[in-house]
Amino acid sequence: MDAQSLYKTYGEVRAVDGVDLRIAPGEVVALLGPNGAGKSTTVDMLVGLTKPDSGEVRVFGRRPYDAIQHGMIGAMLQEGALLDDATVEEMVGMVASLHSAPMKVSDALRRAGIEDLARRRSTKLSGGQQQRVRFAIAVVSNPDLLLLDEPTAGMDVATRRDFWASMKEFTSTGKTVMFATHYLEEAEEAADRVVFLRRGRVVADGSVEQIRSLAAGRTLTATIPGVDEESVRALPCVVDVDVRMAKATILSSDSDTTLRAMLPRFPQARDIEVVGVGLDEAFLVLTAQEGEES
Ligand SMILES: Nc1ncnc2c1ncn2[C@@H]1O[C@H](COP(=O)(O)OP(=O)(O)OP(=O)(O)O)[C@@H](O)[C@H]1O
Repeated sequence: MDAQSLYKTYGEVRAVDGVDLRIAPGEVVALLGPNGAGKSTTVDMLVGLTKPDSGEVRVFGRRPYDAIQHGMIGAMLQEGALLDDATVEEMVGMVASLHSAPMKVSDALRRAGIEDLARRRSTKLSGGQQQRVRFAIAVVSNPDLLLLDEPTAGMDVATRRDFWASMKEFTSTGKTVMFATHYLEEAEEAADRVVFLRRGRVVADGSVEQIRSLAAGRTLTATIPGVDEESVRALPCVVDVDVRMAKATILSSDSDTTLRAMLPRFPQARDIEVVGVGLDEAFLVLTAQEGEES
């Protein structure tokens, strides 16, 4: 899959601001980013549902619409509508009948872990069950590329685990997958490669190993009477600092090292807390690490 210079603007909002993305066959890629980063808009353009203002998408050498018609792309989009009056089996069967070499409906239901829901009408499904039906619909054409927009939204922890297990079964056959998510853990668990999107741009693109190193990133907070921002910034492994009144919030790529240096330097520090970084801070840590390496 090859996307070149994708741009999409909604009024004043640059939803996607120059995305280039090349995904090789067999790769499993997580598209990670906070709310509003442009993940859905990107996925919608990759499946041909949204027309980019400029730029081009090719999937196995074809335009997205063409690739979908040939059953090469399976997509699971946010809030994809299900037919009210149809049963799960009927809906998945209907999509299968549109394709020339689909998998058996029963196989698609098994992969999605919903064999027992085959005769259930869509209005009687929970949010997590609906997501699994969307997954069955996405895989039934037996596509080479799966594009999934926040596939585990609305699933509980156990369902999420089952979902990623069946995804592994799918990818172990050499299929290509890209999924959008808010969760670093999902990216870590299921992807070979992680593409970070922020404000419509790719700000980092790396292996899961690079992402694992992010786990070392921590936010340290402490009350330090009389402190100034510059002296905190001078501590080792500090990526970012915010000082308000006497409260310092420190983003560190190695909190143990920062803390060891902080205590002798600021013996008056109290109420010290160390927590794992959120997604936004993780971007900063990653970007800072990349800067140090180059
Ligand atoms: N149809 C639309 N009309 C107007 N603005 C839109 C539309 N679709 C998306 N946007 C805006 O474009 C930006 C990117 O949105 P997008 O849904 O692609 O982000 P996202 O990363 O998928 O976010 P989320 O994780 O919340 O789903 C946001 O600021 C959003 O408000």
